[in-house]
Amino acid sequence: MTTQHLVDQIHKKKSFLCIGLDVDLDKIPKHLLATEDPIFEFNKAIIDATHHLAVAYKPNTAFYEAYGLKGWQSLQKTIMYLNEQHPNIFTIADAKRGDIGNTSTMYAKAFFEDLAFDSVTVAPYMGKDSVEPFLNFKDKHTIMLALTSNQGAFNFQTKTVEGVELYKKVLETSKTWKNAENLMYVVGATKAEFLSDIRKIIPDSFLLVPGVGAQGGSLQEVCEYGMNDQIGLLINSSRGILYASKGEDFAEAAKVQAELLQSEMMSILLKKTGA
Ligand SMILES: O=c1ccn([C@@H]2O[C@H](COP(=O)(O)O)[C@@H](O)[C@H]2O)c(=O)[nH]1
Repeated sequence: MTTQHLVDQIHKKKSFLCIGLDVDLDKIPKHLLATEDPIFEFNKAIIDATHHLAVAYKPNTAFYEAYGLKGWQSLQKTIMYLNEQHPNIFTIADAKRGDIGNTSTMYAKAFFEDLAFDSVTVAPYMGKDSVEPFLNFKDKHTIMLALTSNQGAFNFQTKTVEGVELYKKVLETSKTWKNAENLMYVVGATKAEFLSDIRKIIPDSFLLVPGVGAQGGSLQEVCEYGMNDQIGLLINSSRGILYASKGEDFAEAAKVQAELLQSEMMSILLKKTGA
């Protein structure tokens, strides 16, 4: 999917909501455990109930890898379902990959060609040659960790290296890489106070922003400091939507939570664009 297509979807749906599909078998309703593929059945019900409210879905691959081959098959069925039923929805494999060049090329093929995701998250720690193989894929997006939502972000990302905070160096340097127009960045909602500085370095890039809901980040603050002319934000919520109810009404309860976020987004968009 092109960036323009994503922007068009945001305006059409009046939403920049990304729903995280982090399926934990200990948290899903018990009646689903009797089905052939509980993870897929859960995802399908969530997608069916919320697809009109979201522009993106983000399965975190850890939640599938943890269940071995069966989990990977559930991931494959989920992405196929999204691509076939909802081709206008942006898909993110939250896999946080990155390795030496030839290995990164294989990761990129796995997520962009075999699974046909629109984007994948990568870690910047191994540098340019570990990220560029992902950037070679046309109309695919590489979402690089910049300033993460967790407390550990302060261990390295905000430390000063050669006079600049490391996360700023990551942003500045990555802008010079080949096909850098295919880059997006992860910035945690819990780090909203850093967004003005981040926007000075990457005014036009899309940001994937996890950390609202369960981690306590504020949607209003993220929008105030992080929104650009193209909106430029995908706000993720996973647990806050998926596990709103543990009962048979889980999909309806997820829809209610997604509606709350989408209606807040709609008012923010209305204020910004007047449309
Ligand atoms: O900085 C980061 C990067 C990734 N994540 C991931 O996003 C979701 C957040 O889930 P919630 O349940 O809404 O807290 C999850 O998959 C994380 O691994 C992040 O939280 N922060």
